[in-house]
Amino acid sequence: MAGVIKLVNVNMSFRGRPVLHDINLEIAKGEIMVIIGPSGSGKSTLLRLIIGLLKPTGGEIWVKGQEISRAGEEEMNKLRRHMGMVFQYSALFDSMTVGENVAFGLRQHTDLSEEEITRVVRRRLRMVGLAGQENVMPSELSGGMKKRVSLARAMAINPEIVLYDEPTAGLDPIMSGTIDRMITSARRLFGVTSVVVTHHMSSAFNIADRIAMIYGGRIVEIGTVDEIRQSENPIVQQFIHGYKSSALARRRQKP
Ligand SMILES: Nc1ncnc2c1ncn2[C@@H]1O[C@H](COP(=O)(O)OP(=O)(O)OP(=O)(O)O)[C@@H](O)[C@H]1O
Repeated sequence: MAGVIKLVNVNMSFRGRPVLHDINLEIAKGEIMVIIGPSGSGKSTLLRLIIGLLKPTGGEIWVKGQEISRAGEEEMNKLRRHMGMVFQYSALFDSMTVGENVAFGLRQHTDLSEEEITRVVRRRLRMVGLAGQENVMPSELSGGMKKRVSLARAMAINPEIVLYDEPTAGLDPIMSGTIDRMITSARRLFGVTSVVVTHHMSSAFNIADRIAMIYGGRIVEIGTVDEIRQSENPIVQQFIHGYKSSALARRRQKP
């Protein structure tokens, strides 16, 4: 089956400064695609392009069979009914309670009754370990708790596609494990397609079907967990181990 998300020769520049170059990427329905790469390599930009918050300077972006790089707001809003995004810095509405934040997409995109909304919100908050926190304001929460509210909000509309920008950053290992399991169970139970940007290699290896590494705005490697682990690309090895292994250094010294 054709990919539910497909990027064809995508380029992105900000004020003439190129950030992404010739990105070609196809993500199948139900796939968990993890994006890794150093800070500033263009990972968040890629997610923002897929959800249509940014328009590419070149190329095509297909989501659920629709080319979105030239789509209008109305078409994008229809598509976003099927997409959730967990932003890097949570991006909660500070003037709304936790419950109102989680209910936001349901009020915008569905005609559920208030009673049903209350039920979904309660269930989603329980899922992220924040049962009963409906009436708390975001300013009263820690960074990790805000992240979990953001996750509950993204999941509330039962999206077909969820984009996660560093969902486990700032969380303790137990909560990180919970989030990882939520991502995999959303796929197992509902066939959700996920694109996950992460700096946590253990999390990437746990959840990914495939991993794409972005470096300097290009995809320098893409493959299954095993393929990435065994990649001979020194940039990949250096990144996943966090240091230049002496073996690679020796190999490079050979004539
Ligand atoms: N709206 C914008 N306007 C101008 N430059 C931007 C904008 N958004 C991102 N950039 C630049 O694009 C580059 C890539 O940024 P991006 O946030 O995509 O990287 P990243 O890989 O997600 O980094 P990190 O891991 O630190 O979150 C950076 O140099 C950044 O300064």
